[in-house]
Amino acid sequence: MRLYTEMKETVVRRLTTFPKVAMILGSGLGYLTEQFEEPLAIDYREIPGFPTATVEGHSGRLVFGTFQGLPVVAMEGRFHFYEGHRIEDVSSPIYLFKELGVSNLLITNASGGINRSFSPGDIVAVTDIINFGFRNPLRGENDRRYGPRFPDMSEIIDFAWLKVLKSRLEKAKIDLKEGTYCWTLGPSYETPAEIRAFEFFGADLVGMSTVPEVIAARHCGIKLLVLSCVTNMASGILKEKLTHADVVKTANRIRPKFTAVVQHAVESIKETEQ
Ligand SMILES: O=P(O)(O)O[C@@H]1C[C@H](O)[C@@H](CO)O1
Ligand SMILES: Nc1nc2[nH]cnc2c(=O)[nH]1
Repeated sequence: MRLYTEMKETVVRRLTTFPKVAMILGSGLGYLTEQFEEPLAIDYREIPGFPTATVEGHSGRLVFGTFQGLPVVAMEGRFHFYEGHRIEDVSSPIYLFKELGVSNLLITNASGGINRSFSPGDIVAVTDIINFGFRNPLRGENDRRYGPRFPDMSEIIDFAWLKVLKSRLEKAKIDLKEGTYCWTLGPSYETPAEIRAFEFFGADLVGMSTVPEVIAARHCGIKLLVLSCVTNMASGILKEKLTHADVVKTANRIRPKFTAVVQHAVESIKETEQ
């Protein structure tokens, strides 16, 4: 995968410290990088072979810095299959992170709540996924330097990391729910009949991202945590129509809570290593 080493070389020329933790910031959640100390932003367009972000609420920069005392990198804006990217491009940032020596990846997203005990504004730790996009970023020749041809998917996240996070959040009295995230291709939102079908199949959340990134992270062995912000109830559950503007608005509304949860998630990494 010459492409990833080329990407790495371009990025590394600008870095003084290599990141340990990577974050992918979902729709409307890019504000988190404001918390980084000594930030250094690299536009996606400067990185050879890196796709460009086209969605509102995804600004298209890699931001390096220090967060909670750890060297980090965040994607302000991710790549979705519905934007027209190839499926292997959607997951390419994960392999760049691997090349940079990242050990822990925190994926975030905005999603529609299917589980009726969820409400808009809730934060949910994703503990399993359903690939209803029916695309796999590992299709094609396997590069064994990154991982096996047939990666195990029986535990998608690092449950030890989640355990520490849950105990910290319990002490801080911050609510964290858990659930299964179902990927649809988008960009149209779902019909009520589709949501009823996904509910039947065990989905708690629905969204248009994350699953290709999770598969790539499992493939190359990066420790993973996935946090979803429920920005709306999924189609048909409430009477309201769904708009991306409302998705971004809800993501913004929970800024303080979301920031606190991510702070605790990064702090938790230190504890899992003790
Ligand atoms: O990138 P994420 O998954 O956070 O964004 C969600 C899915 C679509 O891109 C968009 C729809 O409103 O929000
Ligand atoms: N597919 C999908 N993605 C979302 N992202 C935020 N809300 C939703 C939703 O209801 N459906």
